[in-house]
Amino acid sequence: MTYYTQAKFSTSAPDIRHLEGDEGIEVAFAGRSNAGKSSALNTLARQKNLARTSKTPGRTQLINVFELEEGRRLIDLPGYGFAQVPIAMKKKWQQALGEYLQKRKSLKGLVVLMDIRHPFKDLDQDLIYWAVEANIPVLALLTKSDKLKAGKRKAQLMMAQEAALAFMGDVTVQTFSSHNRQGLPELEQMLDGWFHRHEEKK
Ligand SMILES: Nc1nc2c(ncn2[C@@H]2O[C@H](COP(=O)(O)OP(=O)(O)OP(=O)(O)O)[C@@H](O)[C@H]2O)c(=O)[nH]1
Ligand SMILES: [Mg+2]
Repeated sequence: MTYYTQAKFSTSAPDIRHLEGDEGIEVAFAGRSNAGKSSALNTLARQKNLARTSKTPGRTQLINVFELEEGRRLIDLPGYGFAQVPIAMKKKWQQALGEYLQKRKSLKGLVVLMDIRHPFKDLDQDLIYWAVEANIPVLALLTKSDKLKAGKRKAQLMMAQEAALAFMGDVTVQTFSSHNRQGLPELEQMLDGWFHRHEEKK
């Protein structure tokens, strides 16, 4: 049992503009389609089907809100960069995402999930720059770390940590696997900080 196991599905919003209740603290999970956002949320919550995962990229179309307790939320954002999405829709989504980062007062942390084999694609970088500009701390999570052997994993982490310096902001890089839970304690530690859980913990 951890704080995050109590996550419960709350609502789905069709658009960031339709998210209600800008009170308390929320942390959003963002990343390219198929990066492992929904899987990471399920791993964090120790629930198999809290967020729906899929082998088909673009599965999460809605913004799903999970409540930890009143005024504490985790947000599963739809993935970006999915090739089959029409360009007009992509533009609309990017604009909405930018607005969300700028205007959402309760957003206190952004987890940007990227496949460890392909970190910091253009859209990931755009997102991180926006977050830094909006003074929102970022955890860049290099997902599917189980796909690489230890040596290669470490090399990718170091390369990504080096690359993250270019954002000149509060950007931390960590590796993570939903398959073997590598990096889960570090993810929880970062979230605990964002949710102001330093004192209450353990
Ligand atoms: N090997 C491995 N595969 C993973 C891991 N996490 C997710 N996957 C796989 O990656 C695929 C996509 O995972 P999702 O969690 O649905 O990805 P998502 O980012 O939510 O995707 P969208 O909702 O489409 O944006 C699924 O087939 C998962 O089983 C991981 O840690 N290791
Ligand atoms: Mg998803």
